[in-house]
Amino acid sequence: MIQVQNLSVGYGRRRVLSDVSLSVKPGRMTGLLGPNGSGKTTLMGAMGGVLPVRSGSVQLLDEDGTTRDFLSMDARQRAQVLSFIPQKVQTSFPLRCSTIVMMGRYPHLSSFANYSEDDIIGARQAMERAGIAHLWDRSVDAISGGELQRVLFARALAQKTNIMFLDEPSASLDMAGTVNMFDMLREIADDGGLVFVTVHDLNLAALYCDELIFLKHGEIVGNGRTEDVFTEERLSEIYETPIRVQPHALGKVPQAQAVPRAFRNDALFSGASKLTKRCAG
Ligand SMILES: Nc1ncnc2c1ncn2[C@@H]1O[C@H](COP(=O)(O)OP(=O)(O)OP(=O)(O)O)[C@@H](O)[C@H]1O
Repeated sequence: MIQVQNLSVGYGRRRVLSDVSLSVKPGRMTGLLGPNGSGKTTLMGAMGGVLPVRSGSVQLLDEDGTTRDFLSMDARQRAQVLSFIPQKVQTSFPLRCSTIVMMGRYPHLSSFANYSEDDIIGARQAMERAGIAHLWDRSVDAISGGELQRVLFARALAQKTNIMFLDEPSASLDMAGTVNMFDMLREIADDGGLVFVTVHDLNLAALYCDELIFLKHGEIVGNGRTEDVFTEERLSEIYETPIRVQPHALGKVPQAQAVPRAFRNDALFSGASKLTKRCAG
């Protein structure tokens, strides 16, 4: 389990997160949601050790009861337990896609060792699982945005860690690509892995995530099991727009629907709670 306590993070003089505390558990898929600029990328980056924190702690509680300070681990140690798919990547060299995926094996190599046959096989399998085996020799600066997201996902799969952080991993994926990726993430969580993912698509989050954490203005405004926190009232308040919630056609999973202005009845609607009553009625 990862436990975050009183985390404060900012950029320059600007504080973005103040005293944020939360825990993310193994065997679960946890979604991090919230409006644009609410601090999701900042929180995930700070928890993943790629952004400096001002105060607070991020601890890794192992099953055997040992506690490790996540933030004081060096990058290599951290990469042995955590794979991180960032929202943005900068590639200054035209590396081959397979080279990027092989980087996932790097934290597991002993000093001065080269990649083994098993590492190469692992990278090939990861690219196959991510549906990009055909990109093995392609240069990373000559692929599409969605293909790049799959390459980064394959790198995370090749890394074979029990913890995965993903920041908007499906932003450039088509529907089939999104479902494939989230099905795989679900399997990883069902096998005991810890999956922590930021996502703007509320319905995707509700379909796949066991737990949801909502951020707004750098504070947690919702945290709990999906069925408990994914309500019309809460979503409408967080996003400051009326949102209806109904079960998915395939089952009981809640799904959100935006309400365009043309469909709002001003006489009846003047806030989230009235919308909720009207929807219920
Ligand atoms: N490098 C930076 N320097 C200064 N301010 C930043 C920087 N990166 C982000 N911010 C600010 O920090 C706040 C939180 O940004 P963050 O990217 O964490 O939000 P987010 O919830 O991930 O947003 P989005 O949903 O739009 O991706 C925003 O107000 C943003 O403008």
